[in-house]
Amino acid sequence: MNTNTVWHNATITRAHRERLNVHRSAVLWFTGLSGSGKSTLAHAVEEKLYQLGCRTFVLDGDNVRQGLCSDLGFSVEDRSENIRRISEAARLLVESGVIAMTAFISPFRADRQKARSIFPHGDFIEIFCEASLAVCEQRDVKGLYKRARTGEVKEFTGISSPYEAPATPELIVRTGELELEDCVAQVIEFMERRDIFKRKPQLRGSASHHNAKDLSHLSIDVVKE
Ligand SMILES: Nc1ncnc2c1ncn2[C@@H]1O[C@H](COP(=O)(O)OS(=O)(=O)O)[C@@H](OP(=O)(O)O)[C@H]1O
Ligand SMILES: Nc1ncnc2c1ncn2[C@@H]1O[C@H](COP(=O)(O)OP(=O)(O)O)[C@@H](O)[C@H]1O
Repeated sequence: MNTNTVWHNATITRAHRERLNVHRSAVLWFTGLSGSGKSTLAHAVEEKLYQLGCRTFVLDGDNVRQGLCSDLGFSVEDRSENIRRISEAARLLVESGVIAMTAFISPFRADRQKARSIFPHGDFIEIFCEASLAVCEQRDVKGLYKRARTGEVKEFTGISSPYEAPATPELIVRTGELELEDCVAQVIEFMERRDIFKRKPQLRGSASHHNAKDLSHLSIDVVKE
């Protein structure tokens, strides 16, 4: 731990950046088993938020483990450190005025609680992607469950390493049963209720016919105060 440092207070703060944006910043912390739909949902929510004129960034498990956390494995200690680093990265994003989304299994309650504790009250929104082990294993998006069952992949969440479901998350999304678009709507609705959007941005053009993969035609009128 470095004790010979002094915190520098910036003149431009999160509040300034939030005023410039049309929304508050916060972190949407998606948690759930491998294959439960964290990445799919986070990116789909991001597309929707982009259409609404929000500034966003998704920190995704596999990507972060190829860079920031490439030295970490899947022991209890390494997962803990993984979540600590990600929560710090998300904190910087939130400070920058962005709506941050994290898509990590984050299997341990204590680690998620620690992550929550570094954010101001109300800014950490824990979203449980609820899908049963049977559904996730049936999906087996990356073929890892099969390899975990044979013992080739060790300490695999849900098979040979525990997943502690959140007791009181801000939101439970039944990603194992519902259609993706219904899950996205649930998250967006929750954010609106939490006043993360202070007003509805006005969209020019035919947003209702918007193709989620081609965002180039969207023109956004942002009404600033
Ligand atoms: N042993 C073991 N257990 C769980 N997951 C494993 C393991 N080995 C590799 N993978 C792949 O790594 C992804 C999970 O990484 P995370 O950083 O989200 O895990 S954790 O939060 O630190 O527990 C996870 O991605 P997702 O399927 O997107 O969750 C897997 O693809
Ligand atoms: N409601 C839903 N929400 C998210 N993903 C879903 C949903 N319904 C089906 N899926 C599918 O489940 C899989 C989830 O994979 P992924 O997003 O990689 O999960 P995770 O990031 O939790 O490992 C994808 O193939 C996705 O298309």
